Amino acid sequence: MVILHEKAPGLMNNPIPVYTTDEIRAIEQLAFSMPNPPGLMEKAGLAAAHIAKDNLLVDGRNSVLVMAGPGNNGGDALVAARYLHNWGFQVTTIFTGVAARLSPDAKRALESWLAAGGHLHDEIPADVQWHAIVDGLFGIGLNLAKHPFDEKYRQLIETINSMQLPVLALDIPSGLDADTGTAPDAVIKATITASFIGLKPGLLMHDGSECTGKIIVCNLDLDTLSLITPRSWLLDHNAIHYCLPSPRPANSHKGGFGSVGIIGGASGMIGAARLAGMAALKLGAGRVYLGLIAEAPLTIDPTQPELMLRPVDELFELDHLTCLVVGPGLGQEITASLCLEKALHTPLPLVLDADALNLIAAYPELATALRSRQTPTIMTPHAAEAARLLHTDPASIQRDRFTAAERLAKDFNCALVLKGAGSLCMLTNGHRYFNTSGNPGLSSAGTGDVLSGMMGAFLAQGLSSEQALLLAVYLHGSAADALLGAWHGPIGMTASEIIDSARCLLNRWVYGDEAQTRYAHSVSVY
Ligand SMILES: NC(=O)C1=CN([C@@H]2O[C@H](COP(=O)(O)OP(=O)(O)OC[C@H]3O[C@@H](n4cnc5c(N)ncnc54)[C@H](OP(=O)(O)O)[C@@H]3O)[C@@H](O)[C@H]2O)[C@@H](O)CC1
Ligand SMILES: Nc1ncnc2c1ncn2[C@@H]1O[C@H](COP(=O)(O)OP(=O)(O)O)[C@@H](O)[C@H]1O
Ligand SMILES: [K+]
Repeated sequence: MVILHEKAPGLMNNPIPVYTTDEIRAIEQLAFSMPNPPGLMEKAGLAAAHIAKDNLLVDGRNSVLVMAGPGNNGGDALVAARYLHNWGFQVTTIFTGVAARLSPDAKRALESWLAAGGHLHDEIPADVQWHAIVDGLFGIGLNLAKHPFDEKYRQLIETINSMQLPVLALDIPSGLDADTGTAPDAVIKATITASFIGLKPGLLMHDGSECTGKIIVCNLDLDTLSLITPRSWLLDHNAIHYCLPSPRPANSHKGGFGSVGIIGGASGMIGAARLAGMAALKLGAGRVYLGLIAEAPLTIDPTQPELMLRPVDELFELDHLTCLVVGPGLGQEITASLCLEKALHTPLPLVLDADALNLIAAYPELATALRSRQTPTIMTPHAAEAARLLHTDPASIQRDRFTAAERLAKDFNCALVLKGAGSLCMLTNGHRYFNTSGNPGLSSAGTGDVLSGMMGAFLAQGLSSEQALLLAVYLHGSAADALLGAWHGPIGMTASEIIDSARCLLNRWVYGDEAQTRYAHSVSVY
């Protein structure tokens, strides 16, 4: 996913806000109540026309099919059609609405289109070829719960997709829900999405990741940050800047980088704890202890001897642990739940993953212990674990990941990442971050264990739970993206490879080009 900003210099190097439909509507109201209200539809249509001209209608491609729907998204399309027509392109416009029911802005757009010499068609003409399509059927006003698509819209969308032409979606690909990213029926597969005013959550998660193409944010000259305080942000390189650990002082020792305890590794699942341990080690923890549930644990890990393997009870006797990661390969036997209970009662920051979450879902007393913790906890559920915690099914979680993440954070008094394509991070202050990194190479066993180990490493190095959460989620996905870039995936990418790739990236991010020279002694004799 590539996200570009048009004319938004103020946002560079700062986190990029993401707005729900309600927030976009609130911004719109505030803009309309300004002394000289900006003509937002005119600006949206003009921005869209520029994007079509500069990206799709190039190299002699000069004809465009514009789809204008029944609402203001259709109004934007009619404005874009007018500009493209005035600039000399051949424009065919399909209008699916009823003129008498248009908003005043959209009505004006329609009249201006007709006054400029444009025509309106009811259906896509059969005998014409185009070079590109502008999709202005539906934007944030699509309401499939209220009225599902009738056959006309389903067929229009399927026809557009089957034409194999580049498509510019206005605001959001038609058929996609702007808040949840779900597309329960037909949905436009866009090449570019011009997202007006700001990013929408639905563009960034669930089906959204499949159908937006490149996203270009057009802020329509609005300084949105001065109008409302956003609660949602894009998790990209801008956002993790303040989460990076500082360069290490030359005069450092392992005690300065914390000690992670990892509790998991029941019989048959030792690998999960081991992966979390290796991730904690290679992302910079000073010491890593594995407290294994398995009855006859190994005493040493021959391929990673730096990991200190202990029977799980001994882990609780260590007095210098900085944080605990509970869950990788934990299982759900009685020893596992007793260990989890002990962990929940320690004053250490916790990362809870996998079976730790399943146990909390199953035993109300563990959930109560979690809710009453005074030190930070991070949870890392995927949709199925989230469903168990909220006593629902994974499909319901996926239908509204946003609400699910919010409920989990509130119900369990935790920061969390709801994992999956477009991972969603919830902080305890109510702020949400939409991850932009990662790819299907991560869909293999063990990558979640690596993520929890990375969080442990960052907590151990002194980052706050929020910083550890955001940095780990973004870095984990970026590590997979770097592997993909080198053809080590997406097919066959392994969790162990993510660890090494993440280590490489983290060092580059923290040190830039300076790592090799920073600690070199420069002594000369004069
Ligand atoms: N907000 C702003 O500041 C700005 C907004 N702008 C633009 O406006 C867009 C939002 O416009 P919008 O509110 O008119 O909604 P829109 O997406 O056109 O759809 C509503 C229409 O679709 C209909 N409809 C819905 N579901 C349907 C279904 N399943 N099947 C059939 N019909 C269905 C619905 O009918 P109703 O539910 O009213 O019966 C109504 O007629 C926004 O995305 C952006 O592009 C820009 O101009 C810049 C400033
Ligand atoms: N298609 C995908 N795109 C981006 N990230 C993904 C995708 N599939 C999986 N992931 C990420 O991979 C990790 C998988 O975690 P999890 O399901 O707990 O795996 P495991 O339990 O096998 O370790 C999560 O961080 C998730 O967000
Ligand atoms: K659209």
